[in-house]
This record gives sequence, C-alpha cells and structure tokens, in this order.
Amino acid sequence: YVWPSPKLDALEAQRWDQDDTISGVASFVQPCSFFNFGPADGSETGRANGPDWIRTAYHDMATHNGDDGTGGLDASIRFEEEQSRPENAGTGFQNTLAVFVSFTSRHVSMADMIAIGAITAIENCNGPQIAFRGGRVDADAPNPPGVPEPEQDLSSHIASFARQGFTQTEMISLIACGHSFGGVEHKPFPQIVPELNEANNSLSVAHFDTTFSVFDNNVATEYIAGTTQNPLVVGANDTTNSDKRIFASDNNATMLSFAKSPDLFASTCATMFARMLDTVPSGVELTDVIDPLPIKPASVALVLDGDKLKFSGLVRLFNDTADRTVQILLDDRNGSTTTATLANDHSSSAMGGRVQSTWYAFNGTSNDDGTPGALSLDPAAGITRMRFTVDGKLEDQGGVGFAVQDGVVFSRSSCLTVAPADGGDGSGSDSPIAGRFDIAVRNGVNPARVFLEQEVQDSVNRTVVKETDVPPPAQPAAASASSYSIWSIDLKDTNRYTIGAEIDGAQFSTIDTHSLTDLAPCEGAKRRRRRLEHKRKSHGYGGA
Ligand code: HEM
Repeated sequence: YVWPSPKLDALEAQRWDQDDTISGVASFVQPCSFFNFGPADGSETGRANGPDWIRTAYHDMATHNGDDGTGGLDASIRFEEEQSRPENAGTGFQNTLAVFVSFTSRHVSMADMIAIGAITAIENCNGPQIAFRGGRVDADAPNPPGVPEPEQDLSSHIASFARQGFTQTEMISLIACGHSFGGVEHKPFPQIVPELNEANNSLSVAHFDTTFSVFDNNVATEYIAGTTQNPLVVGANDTTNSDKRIFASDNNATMLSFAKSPDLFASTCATMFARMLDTVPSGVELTDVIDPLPIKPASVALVLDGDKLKFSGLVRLFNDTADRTVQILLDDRNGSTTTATLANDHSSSAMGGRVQSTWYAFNGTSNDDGTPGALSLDPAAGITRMRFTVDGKLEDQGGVGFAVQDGVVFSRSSCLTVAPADGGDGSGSDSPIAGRFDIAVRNGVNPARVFLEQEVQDSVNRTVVKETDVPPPAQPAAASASSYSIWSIDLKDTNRYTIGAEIDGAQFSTIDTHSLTDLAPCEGAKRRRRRLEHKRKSHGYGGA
C-alpha cells in the first residue's frame, strides 16, 4: 500500500514494530516466560503471558458458526457474560485484554489486537512467521457459547471444529499447535490438575510439553515417545483426556508427521494459526496480508511556529541495520526541493530479533524531551511531499512520493489562559486548566470543516472518534496578510487531540497529537507557578 494510509499505517506498526517504543506489545513476551500478573514480588510462577494470548485468540474465535456466519475473532470475549461461562474458566482472558487495551485505537480494534498479540507471542517465542490481515470489527454483544471443553467426547469435538470451519485433521493440527504453549492450571481445573507442590510452579500448572513458553514440536515428539506429561493426555481422569482422544483419532498419523518434522509442524501451524485468526463474522472484510513497508515515515508532525513551519518525524528502514546515508527531499508548492541529511535515531526489532530495523530522525538532532528535532520550512512555500534517498538510491513509492498535508496544521501560538497550579502534570487534585488551541489554515485551501478529534470509548468499549468543530474566524484574513489564518477554540480539559479537516471532499487527520498540558501560558495570562513543564507526545497513529 501507499503511505499515508492511517489505518494501514497503524496496523502495520502494531504488527511489525513489535518492540518499538511507539507501538510495540512485544515487551510483554520478552522473555517468553514473562508473566506480569499476580503479586509484585513475582511469587506466582508457572504461567506466562504468551500462552494466555494464544488461548484468548482461540476462545474468542471458537464461537464462530460457519452455517450462519456469526461469531469468530471479534473480541466478544471481552464481555463479562462470555468470560463467566465454564468454557472460559481462568483469569487468562481478563489479563490478556488488560494488556491489549492500551494498544487499541480508532484504527486498531481489540479483535485486531488479539490477532496481533497471538502473532507476536508465537513469532517472538521461536514460532513461524504468520500472515496478518487487519480490519476485524469488535462485536457489540456476546456470542452464543461454543468453546470445546475437555470432558466432551470425540464426536462433539469433531462437530464443534466443523462448525468453526475446521476438518478433523485440521482440528488435530490446530490443537497441537496451540498446546505447544502453556498448560492446565490447578485453580480453574482442579478436576484435571491436583496441587503440584513444585518449585517455580506455585500456580500448579501442568504443562503440555517440557518447553511450555516457546514454540516447538515437543508437544508431538513427547506424545509419540510416550514421555508426555500433557494433562489432557495422561490425566488421572480419562474423561477429561481430550487431547488423547483427538490426537489418536487418525491413528496418530498427524502427530507422527509432526514428531518427525519440526519444519512440517512449523509450516502447518503458520497456516492453521492464520486460518484461526482470519475466522471472522460474515460481512467483515479483512485487508490483504500486511507486509512491512521497506521505507516508512512515522510520528510525522507539521506545525506552524511563528514565521516557520516546523517539520519533524522519523523514517524506518525495515530490516536494515547497516549504517546508511539517509536524506530527505522536501518538495514544496513552488516546485522546489530542499534536502537534509538524517541521523540514526534508534533501532527496533520484531519476531524475536529475526527482524531488525533502523530509524532515522528528520534532522538528526533530538529535542530535550526526546522527540526528534524539527526541520524549518518556509510557510509560503509549504510542503507537498517527501522523498528519501538511501545511500543515493531514490525511495519515492514508485514516483508518488510520501504526501504531506500542509493545509491545516496546529499552531504553536496555542497557549494557556489558566495555568494549573501543578504545572499541568496532573499531580494536583484540584487544578483548573484552560487554554486556546490555534489551528493554522492555509489561505486558499478553504476547508469545509476543521475539527478536533478525540478518541473515546463507546458504550461497549470500542474506540470511536468524537469531533468538536473549530469555528472559522469571524474576520476573514486579508488576502496578502500571511500564508495561514488562525482558527481558534477554547478548551478546559487535558485530553489529547488530533486535528481533522475536510478539504476538497476528503477527510484528513494530523498524526501529531496535542493537549493543553503541552502548552505555555498565553502572554499576560495569570501564572500560578513560574516553571511549566513542557510535554509533547507523538504517536505513529492518531493518539493513545
Ligand atoms: C478440544 C479443544 C480444546 C480443549 C478441550 C482445550 C482445553 C484446554 C484447557 C483445559 C486448558 C487449560 C486452561 C487453563 O488452565 O487456564 C487449555 C490451555 C490452553 N489452550 Fe487449549 N483446548 C483446546 C483447543 C485449543 C486450541 C485450538 C488452541 C489454540 C490454537 C488452544 C490453546 C491453548 C493454550 C495456548 C493454552 C495455555 C494457556 C495458558 O497456559 O495460560 N487450545 N486448553
């Protein structure tokens, strides 16, 4: 796809910048045995986050009914009604969703995040690369029950997986792939697992194989060798030995093939996990597989600062750790081009280090607050697009360049009319704040609307955008006055906003977010405290 495309940019970042500070969720599965719940002293042992994420994806999907197209990976597992069902015993779902919620946005639904989380857990923990498509839609109500349970018989399980869209062989494969991770915990399943009284396993989790926090075919080799401790194979009560019945249901043919070939197991699991994650309610259209953009701008911000436009951001060179000479070419409205050399800013990785990317900042210097330094541009000339050269080779998305919108931008003349006593850091309990956002609108652009955008949760916790119109100035600017006119709006909250506009029938949002907490007092405003803290936060997508 071609950058910018806000939804695809955000999904691509979540999927490929797995351990980057801007967008990554991988820190919760590094190391793969990491478990961030239970008491702070880490006294609860035996579980890991990654297995919970994979089980969450399966249980969310497993309510799919191929006959009527209902259910599937739609984050219906977030409803209390589903979590309280016996088929969803345990605390894994609430733990998982508590981690994922801060990575969702208007562009990344919880259902997409459940898919990305499962992929991240598998890929970061020795597993195969899994194709990711985006565009899942969060359900507005719980789905009917439908997750298989260990005490059900083989024919029920075959029927259940058929309803979900999987053949008997695919059922064996998908369960073996899933049960490469984790195990069965005593507390929610006391009828299957007794108290184990083992060191480093205070939660008494009987693991499916000896390498429970990483992906490998030990679940099959140990099963075939007869050494398995899988509690759903060798459990004392045969009624709940569902893996035993299922794995043996084709005379062990599938499990034998997995035990013989780690590669076959990995490639089969890559296919089966993708099928599981792409099982969605009918009517939901997934995107094409999201491959990483080789050259990708991020955190791009264009703001008016006095008589200059300030342009900042980063560009990511995907899976490239070489020390490159990276230049940015800025094309303006007059048909001229300015060039600047960028400097290496930081590196990030994905897939457990198999992919390593390097990020270059727009002018190579960083501000005190850690944000990249900004390039200064002439407001009259503006900017239409960026291009890059990497060691002299032009990168311009096949000739179209990387479009930049200079019609509607935030203006640094925005300021506080009432500065809070605590300096805006929110530490004071009773600390009024008020201020003015100035939005600079390029003369001649004539937007139909300019508005602030705030991400809020709807009644079923889906992220939606609340828009607040910014009124045009009462007095239109004199034609020759300057390149931009200021539209202003008074605010009294500390929310973060992006700026939206409708220009020539198309809707546009800035990537940079702004809040009163970033601002200094207006000239002459009452100052409650001498020093104000300046904070700026910029995301690869439209806010957190
Ligand atoms: C007949 C089908 C299945 C049955 C009866 C079953 C049963 C179970 C049970 C009883 C647990 C223990 C949960 C806990 O202690 O919290 C478990 C864990 C797990 N299951 Fe399954 N499962 C099935 C299919 C699958 C599939 C298809 C996947 C994924 C592809 C999967 C992935 C997992 C994972 C990753 C765990 C470990 C969770 C953790 O350690 O926190 N299961 N399963």
